[in-house]
Amino acid sequence: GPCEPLPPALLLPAPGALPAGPGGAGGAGGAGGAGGGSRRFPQAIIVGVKKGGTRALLEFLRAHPGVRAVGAEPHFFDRCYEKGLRWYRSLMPRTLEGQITMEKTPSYFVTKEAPRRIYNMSRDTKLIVVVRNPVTRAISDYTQTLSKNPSIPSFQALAFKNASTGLIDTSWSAVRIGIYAKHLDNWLQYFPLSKFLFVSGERLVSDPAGEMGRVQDFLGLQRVVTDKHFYFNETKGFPCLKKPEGSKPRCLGKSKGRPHPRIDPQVVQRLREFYRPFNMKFYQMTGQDFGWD
Ligand SMILES: Nc1ncnc2c1ncn2[C@@H]1O[C@H](COP(=O)(O)OS(=O)(=O)O)[C@@H](OP(=O)(O)O)[C@H]1O
Repeated sequence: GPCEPLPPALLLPAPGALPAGPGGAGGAGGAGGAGGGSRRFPQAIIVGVKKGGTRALLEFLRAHPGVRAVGAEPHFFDRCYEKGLRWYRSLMPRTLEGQITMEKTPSYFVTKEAPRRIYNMSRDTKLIVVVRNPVTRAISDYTQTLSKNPSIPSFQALAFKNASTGLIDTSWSAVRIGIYAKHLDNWLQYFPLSKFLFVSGERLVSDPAGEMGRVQDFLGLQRVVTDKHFYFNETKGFPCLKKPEGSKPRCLGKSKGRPHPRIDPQVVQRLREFYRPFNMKFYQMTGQDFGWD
């Protein structure tokens, strides 16, 4: 379940001072255990966005020997913050000197307290945001909800506050999450733009090696994950990782790349218009044109 208690071994007195003050790298967790290395706070976090392609990015990064990542989403900076930083660190895999610790929790991007909390852990944290056309993202988000509960209202019933005037319901999370400029504003109260990398969710599909090149550069990693690591799986309709000699290649699971229901083109058009000014603002803020309009 969420926010599991610490395993008994980690409830023993802390081995190092904790947490480090602003800017601190954080103490190395525990003496070396089996397998060596120590548990450290992540130096880089994939903070968003939900349905952007965050799982694909993390799995692609895990193909890099310089990266160790938590498999599950820790949800520390939104849901489990009361557990404390020691709990958070205990979730991290052990790393050797020079390796990067990472996690991904897409809801951080829309959590008001997350920037301050991450800043308090370390102001040097690198922040990665995978962004995707907010209209497609909203439909993807809705598709996920629908897959868990087939009796929910239609997409358009949820998207509009008033269908005849075309007034969009911005309190619906599937809509709200896509107002990237607004959420980014909140992060920029704590972190400068230089701490961010914005990954195009679209290019992560159409050119995974190219986008991974940018990500590795940002993380100060050698460009180890290249086009040789990917192949396009026609059945899946997505790029997948080739596996080392002999073992099977790895595509993401069935919950990634779900077919989307057909949405009335007029509804899609209205949503596109709704997002346009926010997208323009986001392009301006990031200095990147994601080509959604
Ligand atoms: N290589 C590869 N394989 C499969 N899927 C891929 C890949 N790259 C990006 N995507 C897109 O990732 C979308 C899911 O995004 P997330 O992993 O961020 O979703 S989640 O927020 O963690 O639930 C998922 O959205 P849907 O297509 O709507 O299911 C995919 O479009």
